[in-house]
Amino acid sequence: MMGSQTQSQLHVVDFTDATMKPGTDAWLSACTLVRSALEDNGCFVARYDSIGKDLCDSVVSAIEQLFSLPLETKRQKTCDKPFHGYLGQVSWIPLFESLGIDDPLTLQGCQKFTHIMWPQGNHRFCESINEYAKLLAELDHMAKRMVFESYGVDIKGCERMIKSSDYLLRCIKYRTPEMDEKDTGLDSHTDLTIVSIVHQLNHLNGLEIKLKDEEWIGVDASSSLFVVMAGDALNVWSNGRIRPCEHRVTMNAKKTRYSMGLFSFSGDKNMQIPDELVNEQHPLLYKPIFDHYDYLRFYDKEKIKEPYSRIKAYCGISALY
Ligand SMILES: O=C(O)CCC(=O)C(=O)O
Ligand SMILES: [Fe+2]
Repeated sequence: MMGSQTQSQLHVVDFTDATMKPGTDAWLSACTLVRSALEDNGCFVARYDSIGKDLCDSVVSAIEQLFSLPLETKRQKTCDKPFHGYLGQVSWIPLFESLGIDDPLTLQGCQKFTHIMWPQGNHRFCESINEYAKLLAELDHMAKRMVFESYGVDIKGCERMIKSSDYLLRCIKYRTPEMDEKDTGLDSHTDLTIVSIVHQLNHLNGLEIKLKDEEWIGVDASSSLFVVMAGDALNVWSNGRIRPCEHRVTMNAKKTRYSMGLFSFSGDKNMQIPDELVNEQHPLLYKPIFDHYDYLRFYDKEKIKEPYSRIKAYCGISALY
């Protein structure tokens, strides 16, 4: 639970407080907390109860149904973007399997994916996934507003970032390891996203975060706890101030584990580092214009694992001053 050993070192931001609206003291102190959490560890835990248990339960059954489809069905191409499709049957992470739903915030996006998986239709899948993704996106938007506000960056830039973002809902399954298998669900990595929100959907722990002091800690699973993580693109946007969150999954559960990730990418080819984030103490670290899909293709080609080396190799500049 909340105060347990494992999680106590992560910052927890409470979004269940209905009085926490922009401009209030509660909002301002949450902004400060979000900024230090992202600068320290690249993530925070959001307590957020808008999704509710019933919707969670419907999403769990929707996802079980999805993964029980034949492999040839799951492997179909659903989208042209890099890293948006089926991932699984990978020799070094044999427990992991995942499907991405592109544009899940619109009903059309969900319908398109549903139709490819179930040509005969699956209304319940489509509706519950769309509902779930939209609620997750509200958390994504609030978190981004808090980031902009905490740095004093013009909030119009945040509206632009949100409007021009592409969203991907990743549905993830981990089977239990067999006797001779390791418990690695997913190796240590940072996401290539702007922000990723991870939900341990069927209440099974496994997600671990690397803190700034290099210590790994587990995050407790609950229907109302979400991990908001900075991806590589937010590190670039923040001119290096926000750490991209290093995380991994250890499959310690005795049952199949399902998790969901709402990933955001900049659909605008020209994501810019705000002027407010560049000054004498923080000289420009990266080329100021970032093309997110080009970065994904770069990663696909170069496969550089270490996040800072990867970001620097893609868009780093040597000190200008
Ligand atoms: O399953 C999880 O808890 C995390 C998944 C993850 O890190 C990813 O898909 O990038
Ligand atoms: Fe990840």
